[in-house]
Amino acid sequence: MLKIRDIEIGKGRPKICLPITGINLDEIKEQAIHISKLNPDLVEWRVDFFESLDIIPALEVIRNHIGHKPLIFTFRTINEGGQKQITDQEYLMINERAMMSGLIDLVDIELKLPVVIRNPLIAKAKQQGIATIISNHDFDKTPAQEEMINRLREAELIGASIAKLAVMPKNSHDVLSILTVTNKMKSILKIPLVTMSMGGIGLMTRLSGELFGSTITFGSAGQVSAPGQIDFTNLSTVLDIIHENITK
Ligand SMILES: O=C1C[C@@](O)(C(=O)O)C[C@@H](O)[C@@H]1O
Repeated sequence: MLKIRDIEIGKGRPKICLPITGINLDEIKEQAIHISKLNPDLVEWRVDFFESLDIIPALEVIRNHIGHKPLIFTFRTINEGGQKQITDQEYLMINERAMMSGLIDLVDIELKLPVVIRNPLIAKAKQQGIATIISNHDFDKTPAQEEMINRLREAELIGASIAKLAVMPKNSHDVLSILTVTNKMKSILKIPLVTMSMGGIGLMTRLSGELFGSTITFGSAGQVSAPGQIDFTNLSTVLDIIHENITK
């Protein structure tokens, strides 16, 4: 279990995270207000949707509106399904700035980044007391189980607070495959796991985390940051139904 502010990740119902995907300060503010009314467990700012790299004013707007809620800072690179191409130096700079700002609680760092960028950022997050989500995304396929296991193990090995894997299914076997990996790794890894199979076919992986071991699920507050996310209210209702029955 990992406690971020008041949120216990890895205990009970999977925690719902809603992404902010605004392209400018006005949109970001509007979404932050809307999301804060919905009251999810966590908020993610997807920085790659933002038209600028001047991140501090946007972080201040978000923090002003979400109050005490845990905030994830995520610049998703174009290689892993993100919106915008930036240089390694820019990636390093904005992540360091965010970590020094005192405005974020977690940072998403991709496993497959060049090691010279990735490892110093992990070290910096540790130094600043910011939790790291080491993530990996495959928008084309669901890799072999052994490969998925290796990626999750590697995330833990290099210092992740949370290991995350998002993959794309082609059929129901692929969905079973990531659920099998999740179910196995939940008792092998010492850190919380977050996994999802994207798109419509993968939807059940976003709902069934309490049984199989995925501790955070991403929903939508009107706009999606990845295929397959469903509306916050429906997601919350399904998670509640599962939670109430699973503990009977
Ligand atoms: O990595 C993830 C998970 C995600 O890709 C999803 O499939 O819900 C959505 C992203 O915003 C987040 O950073």
